Formats: sequence, C-alpha cells, structure tokens
Amino acid sequence: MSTLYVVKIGGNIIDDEKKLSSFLKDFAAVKGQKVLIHGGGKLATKLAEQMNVPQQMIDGRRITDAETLKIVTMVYAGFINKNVVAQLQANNCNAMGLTGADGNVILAHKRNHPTIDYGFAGDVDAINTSLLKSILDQQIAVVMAPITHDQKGQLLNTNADTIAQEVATSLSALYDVQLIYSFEKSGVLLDANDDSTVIKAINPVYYQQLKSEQKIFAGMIPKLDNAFAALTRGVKKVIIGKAEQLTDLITGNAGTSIVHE
Ligand SMILES: Nc1ncnc2c1ncn2[C@@H]1O[C@H](COP(=O)(O)OP(=O)(O)O)[C@@H](O)[C@H]1O
Ligand SMILES: CC(=O)N[C@@H](CCC(=O)OP(=O)(O)O)C(=O)O
Repeated sequence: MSTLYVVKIGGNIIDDEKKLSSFLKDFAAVKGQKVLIHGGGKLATKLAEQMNVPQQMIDGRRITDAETLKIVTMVYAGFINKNVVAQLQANNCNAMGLTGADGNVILAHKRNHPTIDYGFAGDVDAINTSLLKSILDQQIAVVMAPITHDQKGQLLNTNADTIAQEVATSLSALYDVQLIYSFEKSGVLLDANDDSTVIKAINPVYYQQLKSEQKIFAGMIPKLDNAFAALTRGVKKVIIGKAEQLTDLITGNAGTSIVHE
C-alpha cells in the first residue's frame, strides 16, 4: 500500500498569516498523496464576538446555534478553505477544497447528548473513501473544512481533530496512513507553557496519568483521544507537533509519537 499523509493544522496557525504561508509551502513540498484538514476555531470565535454572538465551548466542542452555524460555515468552508487552496496552488500543489457535503464526503448526524444541547454540532457516521481516493489518485491534495452534513439538508459543525481522525481511519483500509496533528506547540508537553519539555512518546497509561495530574488539559484531551482512536483503528503512525516542523514530524525527528504500549 502507498503512504498517505493526513495532516491537521490548528487554529492558531490558521490565524497567523506568516506561519500559515510557511506551513503551506512545506505541505505543498510533501511528496505523495496527502489530505489537509484545517480548523479555524480561533477566527470563528473572534468574528462571532465582533458580531455579538456569544460563544461557548464544552469539552473542546462549540455549542453551535443557528447564528453560529452561519458564521462557522462562512469562516471554515468559505474564507479559510478557499484561501488555503489558493495558497497551495501558488506553491504548485494542485488541491481541491471540500466540506463534508461536497460529494457526500462526510455524512454526520446532529450530536445527541443526554444533558447538553450542542446545537448544530455533528458526529461523523460515514466517509466517502472512494471519492477521496479518486481525487488523490489524480495527484490532487484534498483540503477538508470541518463542516459536515446529514443528507437532509442540514450542515453541521464538527471538531476538526475528529474529522482528521475519521478521515485517516477510513482511508487506512486503502493506504498506509500517517496522521499528523500540527499546531503551535512542539508536541505534547510535560509543562504546557514550556516548549522545551516535549514528551517523545506517549502511551495510554502515561496519558491517563498526565491527565489526572492536569498536565494535559483543554483542547489537548480531544486531540489525544482522537490520536489513540486512530492508532487503534488502523492508522500506522500518529504524531503531534509543531506546524513549523512539518518535514521533521514526517521523518520522526520532532514532535510526540503516539504509541500503543
Ligand atoms: N500537555 C500539553 N501540551 C501541549 N499543549 C497542551 C497540553 N495541555 C493542554 N494543552 C493545550 O492544548 C492546546 C491545543 O489544543 P487546541 O487548541 O484544540 O489545538 P488546535 O490548535 O489544533 O485546534 C494548546 O494550545 C495548549 O494550550
Ligand atoms: C463542533 C466544533 O467544536 N467544531 C469546531 C470546528 C473547528 C475546529 O475544530 O478548529 P480548531 O482545530 O482550530 O480548534 C469549532 O467550531 O471550533
């Protein structure tokens, strides 16, 4: 099987023009088939607040009311997705930007929770792997926005770390998938405020320990839950690390490796 790189890029990089442009140059240079999943939560929050639409996150998930859904669709599926695609084209990397509704690529359902109403937040049901493969086989990189749909006309907002995991997992039947979560820090850190404290490898037992000591918290929890899920569900390699070090993350020379044992 050939290798497929599934790379997630976090919201703090998306929001930094210089870092984003440098990251996209590196991503464009990655040889072989590749998928880029972007977030953009930071920009969506900023815009919503400017529009006086209050925002609330629970366990790394945005409570998505009707107004917020309009904003996140405009921000993720519109501005960010198309800007990323255009910049990849400028770096001689042919790319196609999609939401889950395009080509029925990601089917989801409205999140059903016994006590919390997440609004129009979606949980993934199915990925159209054959369509993704047919695009990738034409040497076109796929750029996914974190917007899905329920096939009844309803768009849904889905956490981008989860989309990366679901896309990586489903394509692991067809490719040797390497999943890379890239963001603004050097990896999973022993001290979240000290970039020199990168943990080289983390297994489920160590993860539980660091979580109970509150050394791992907030957005890093869903990221690691997704990272372990990907590994369990067939993804060959999962790395978390700094967006500026994409090449080193791919070669295993930087970041945190997620391991079974
Ligand atoms: N041990 C840790 N190491 C690194 N980051 C951590 C850790 N614990 C919590 N975090 C927080 O997790 C955040 C990353 O999660 P999130 O903001 O969801 O990522 P993304 O930018 O990919 O959307 C970091 O900005 C950091 O504040
Ligand atoms: C339902 C839900 O939480 N969706 C996320 C999608 C964007 C995202 O995940 O962006 P980052 O990767 O930049 O955090 C949100 O709206 O924040």
